This record gives sequence, C-alpha cells and structure tokens, in this order.
Amino acid sequence: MGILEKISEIEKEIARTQKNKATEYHLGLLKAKLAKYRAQLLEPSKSASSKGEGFDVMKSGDARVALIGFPSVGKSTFLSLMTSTASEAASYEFTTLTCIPGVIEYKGANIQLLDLPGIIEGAAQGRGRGRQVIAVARTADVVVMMLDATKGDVQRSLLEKELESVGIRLNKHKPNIYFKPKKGGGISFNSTVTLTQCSEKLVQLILHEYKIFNAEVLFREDCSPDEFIDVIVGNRVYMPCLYVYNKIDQISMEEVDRLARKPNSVVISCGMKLNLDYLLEMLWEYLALTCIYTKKRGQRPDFSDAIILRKGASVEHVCHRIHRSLASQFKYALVWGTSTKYSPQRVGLTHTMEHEDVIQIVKK
Ligand SMILES: Nc1nc2c(ncn2[C@@H]2O[C@H](COP(=O)(O)OP(=O)(O)OP(=O)(O)O)[C@@H](O)[C@H]2O)c(=O)[nH]1
Ligand SMILES: [K+]
Ligand SMILES: [Mg+2]
Repeated sequence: MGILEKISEIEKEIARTQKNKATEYHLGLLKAKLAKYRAQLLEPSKSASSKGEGFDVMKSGDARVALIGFPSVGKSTFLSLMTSTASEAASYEFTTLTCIPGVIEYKGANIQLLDLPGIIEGAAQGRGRGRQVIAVARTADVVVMMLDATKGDVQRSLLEKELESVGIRLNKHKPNIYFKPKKGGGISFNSTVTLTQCSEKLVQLILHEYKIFNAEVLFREDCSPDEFIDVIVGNRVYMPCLYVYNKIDQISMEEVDRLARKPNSVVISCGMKLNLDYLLEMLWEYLALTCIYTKKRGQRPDFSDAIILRKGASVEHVCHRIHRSLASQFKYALVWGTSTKYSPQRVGLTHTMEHEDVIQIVKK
C-alpha cells in the first residue's frame, strides 16, 4: 500500500470513529499515524515507490495551467471555484498532497488546471514535495503563482528563486543567441548588436568552464552572462507566469491597489469571488491560444465551433486537428483574417495561422 492510500485509510477510519472517552486513545494514535505519514510524504524520500505518487496526471484539453504557491494561499479553493472538480481546502497547511486536475471551460477551450501541494523554501532541493510539484510546473503552458495578499512579497521572491534554480524562466523569452558546439576550429564569436553585458573574453571563459573549446557563438541580442549560460546548459523552460494575489478581502484598499499595479499581477478573493472574471481574461491572454474557424465552400463559417491551437500553428496543424489524413489529401487552403494580405488568400500547409482566422480547405 502506498503512503497516500494509507493516509486515506486512516482518514476514513477517523471519520467513522465516534468521538468519546473510550475511543480517545485510538483516535489519538490514528492522528499520530496520520501526521507521521504526512511528514513522510513531505520529506524527501529515498525509496522510489513514493516518488511521483499521485503526480502523473495525463495532459488533456487545449492547454495546461499549474497552480504554484505556498501552503494555504487558496490554491484548492480556487480550483474548486473555477472547475467542476472539488479539491479539499482547509485552514491547515499541506491539505493537498497530490496533483488534482480540473477543467476550466472558457471561450470554447478546455484549459486543464492543476491544483498542487504547497511548496516552501528549499523545494527545489527536495524539501516537501517540491521536486514533484516543480516537475509538474515544467509541463505547464502557464504557471499561476498564487500568493497570499496578507503575507508580503517575500513569498513571491522565494518561489521565483526556487523555480529559477531548476531552470524555469518566468516571463522571459529564450535568449536570441546562436550556439553550436563543434569538433574543432576553436571558438568563433560574433554579434549583430552592441554588447554591454558580455564580451568575447567572458564568453570564452564561460565556455572553458563548461569544457567547451570549439563552438560557434552568435549574439543577436544584448544578453547577460546568465542568459548565455542558460543557452549552453540548455534544458531551460521559458514560461509565462501570472502572479495572483488572493485573499484581498483581508487587506486595505490602498494595498489592493498597490498589488494590482505590479506587472503580471492580478488581485482576487476566492472567498468573496472578487475579480475572477478578470483573472480568466488575463489567463487567456497569457495562454495565447489561437482560435481558428472552419468554413465549407459556399457556406458561412462555423463560429460556434473553434479549433483551438497554440500560437504559431500552421495550416498543417489545422488539418491534423480536423482529420488525421487531411494533410495528405490537401491541395490548398483559402484563409480570411489577419494572417493574410488578401481575404481570402490561397495558402499552403506551412502558412502560419492567426487568432480568429477563417479557413476553407480544398482537397486534391
Ligand atoms: N479570507 C480568505 N480566505 C481564503 C480565501 N481563499 C481561500 N481562503 C482560505 O484559506 C485557507 C486555505 O485554503 P486552501 O484552498 O486549502 O489553500 P491551499 O493553497 O490549497 O493549501 P495547501 O493545499 O495546504 O497548500 C482555507 O481556510 C480557505 O477557506 C480568500 O479569498 N479569502
Ligand atoms: K490549506
Ligand atoms: Mg490545497
């Protein structure tokens, strides 16, 4: 039996045990066991069995959003409010022990929302269930960092540090540096812009530190040494992050105003259901999904049923979404919308679609 199952067994037993003088010890023992198992879950464990227990949630829907935050900031309350899934919420820390998926239906898209255990300082080193939570965060399209508006900004910078330390880059784009290790020829260094933070010398020093003596490097942007290191190391994920300050019912109007003005931030109250619509709008923007409408020849476009794709999706992606074999029968497509110069315009499979384009596909 896994730890989670043991925990749920004990919880059930506590629930069905009557509280009286005779059961006092029994209940006490059960609660002690429960605390022990919870502590075990929260400690980095050496055994492989409990490693990812309860965290392997299938990706589903059009996009995935992970809820990251300290314990008891209101992540589960939020999931239960926004989706039809109920996730237990309580005033004690570490109520949630696994990954709980729910679905937000918005503008015709299914957005998978993942409730996760609270993480704390040291999470990246394996404190609590930090590692598992961070592993899930890496698979998301957007991170919602939920913060307790009553707690000050220290939580935010702590969490940012944790995520940074495992190679997650929030609200940053991939550095525009071309980097290619070679078999020989030394290091060739070039830049298309004036560099104020890196020099050829520094780049060479960094490369030597990584035991790279032959490579081609081209800076197309004025990047910092840290950004260059990110490029060498690879394996970084660049992810939009929305900072959500919850529990604004507990703070002054002035404080609400201050938080709301921070970049990439939204203020809400799950308790009072405040500003949740605005949060959804922001989330939609951060997900940057593209809605495509299809149209049959001689008919009006079907605006009731959008095809939802990632930003930058091509006509080929649209074909795959409609039918597996459509791309192989494809002759050309007619597209109306902002992605074309003329409306309609005849395009091929590689044409990049834009939000709210209409497409008519012509088969061979
Ligand atoms: N005042 C106030 N309390 C809230 C609000 N949202 C949630 N809470 C309370 O905050 C407590 C923690 O909520 P949870 O949803 O369990 O928090 P969590 O982040 O999932 O916590 P863990 O799973 O333990 O990490 C509960 O007592 C909630 O009722 C809010 O907007 N205002
Ligand atoms: K809680
Ligand atoms: Mg929770």
